[in-house]
Amino acid sequence: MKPPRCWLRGSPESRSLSTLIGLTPWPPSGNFKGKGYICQLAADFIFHRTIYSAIEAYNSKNNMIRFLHISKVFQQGSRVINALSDVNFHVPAGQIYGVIGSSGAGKSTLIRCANMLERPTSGQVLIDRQDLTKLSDWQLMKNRRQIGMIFQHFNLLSSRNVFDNIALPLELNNLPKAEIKKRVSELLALVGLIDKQYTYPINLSGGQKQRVAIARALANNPKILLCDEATSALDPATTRSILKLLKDINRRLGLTILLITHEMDVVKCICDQVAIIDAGKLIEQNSVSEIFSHPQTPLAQQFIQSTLHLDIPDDYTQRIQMQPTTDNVLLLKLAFTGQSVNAPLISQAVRKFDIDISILSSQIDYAGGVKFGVMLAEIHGLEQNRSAAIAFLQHHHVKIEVLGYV
Ligand SMILES: Nc1ncnc2c1ncn2[C@@H]1O[C@H](COP(=O)(O)OP(=O)(O)OP(=O)(O)O)[C@@H](O)[C@H]1O
Repeated sequence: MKPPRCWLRGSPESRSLSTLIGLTPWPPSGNFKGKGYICQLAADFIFHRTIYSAIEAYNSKNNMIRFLHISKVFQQGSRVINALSDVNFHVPAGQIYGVIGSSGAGKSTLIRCANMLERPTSGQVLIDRQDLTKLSDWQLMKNRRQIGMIFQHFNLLSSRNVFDNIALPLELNNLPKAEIKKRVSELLALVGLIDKQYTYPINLSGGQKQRVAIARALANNPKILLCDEATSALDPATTRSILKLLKDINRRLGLTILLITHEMDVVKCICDQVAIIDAGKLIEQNSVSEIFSHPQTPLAQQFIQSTLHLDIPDDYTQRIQMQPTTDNVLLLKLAFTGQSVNAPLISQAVRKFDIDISILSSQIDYAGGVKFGVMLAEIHGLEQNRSAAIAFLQHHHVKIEVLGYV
C-alpha cells in the first residue's frame, strides 16, 4: 500500500521517521506550497504528538518513581517554611538514585513524600505509574507494601529478636507461619545474619542492626527501597559494608533504591544518578559520572571536593601567609575533573611558562567510572609567569585555589 502523501511530505524529522519505520519517503523531494504546506504542518503535528506520546509512555514505563512539581510548605505559627519548591525528577527502575543536600535542604521531607509519610502541599508522586497523592488512606496503606524504608536509627523493636523483627511485616500481612519461616530464612541469608536470628537488638552492632532493618524492609518484596541517611550513624568500614549490601541487593533483585544523604562519599560509592537539593530546590541532577566530571553549580563542586581529603602539612600551615615572602613560593590547591584529569597540563604549564611546580600531595579518585582529583603544589617562578600558568590551567578547567605564599 502506498504511504499517505501528507505524512511523507512532512519535516525532515517525519521523513526520517518514515525511513526508520521502513517507508520510502515519497515524493523523493518536495516543494511544499499551498495544500502541500498544510499537509506538512498536519504531518509535523501528528509526528510530534506521536513522538511525545511515545516518550511519555517510555518515561512512565521505565521510571519507577516520578516526582512532579512537588512543593511542601510547613506553617509554624506565623512562620511559613518552604521545605520543597517545585521539585521534579524521575528515578528509573532498577537504579540507585541519590539525593544530596546540606542540613535543612529538604532531603527528609522529600523522601517522606515518596511514601506519603509527608503529603506534599502540591504536586504528584507516582510510584510505578500510580499517583499516591490521589489515594485514600486505606489504599495508601495497601500501596505502601511495595515501598520499603530504612532509617538512620534502624527503628527495630527491642522486645523482639532478629527473626521476629524481620517477621513483623509478614505477620501484619497474615502470612501462614510456615511461609513466614521460609521468607525470614531467605532474608537472613540475604543480609548475612543467619547466626544472629535469636539475638536481641541490644546485643547487635550498628551495622548488624541496619542489616536487620534492611531484611525487614525487604520482607514484602517491595518494588522500591527508600534509605533515609541509612549509614549516617555508622563508622566508615561498616558504612562501606552496608553500601556494598545495598548495591548487591539492587543488582540481584533489580530493586529501585532512592537514598538521601549529606555525604558525597555515599553517592560516589553506590549511586547511578544524583540530584542536588538546596533550600528546597533541586539545583542539579545527572548521572554520577557527569556530575563528577562536569559539576555545574558551586554546591556540586563543594560536595565533590568534600570526598577528596587533602590536608595541608602542619609545617606549611604555620608558615603560610597571604603576602609574598622572600622565597616567593606560591602554594596552590588544584582540582581536576573530566578531561583535565587526564591531560598532561602540569608539564605543559612548566614548559610553556618557564616555571617549576613541586607537588606536595595529590589524590585521584573514581566515581561512576570517571576520574577526578586534587593536588597541593608549590609554584616557583616570576610572578607574571605564574599568573599566566594559572590562567592556562583555569582555561583547561582546572579549579585553582591560591592558599598563600610559603
Ligand atoms: N514538621 C515540620 N514542621 C515545620 N518545619 C519542618 C518540619 N519538617 C521539616 N521542617 C523544615 O523544613 C526544612 C527542611 O527540613 P528537612 O528535615 O527536610 O531537611 P534535611 O535536608 O533532611 O535536613 P537534615 O539533613 O538536617 O535532616 C527545614 O527548614 C526544617 O526546619
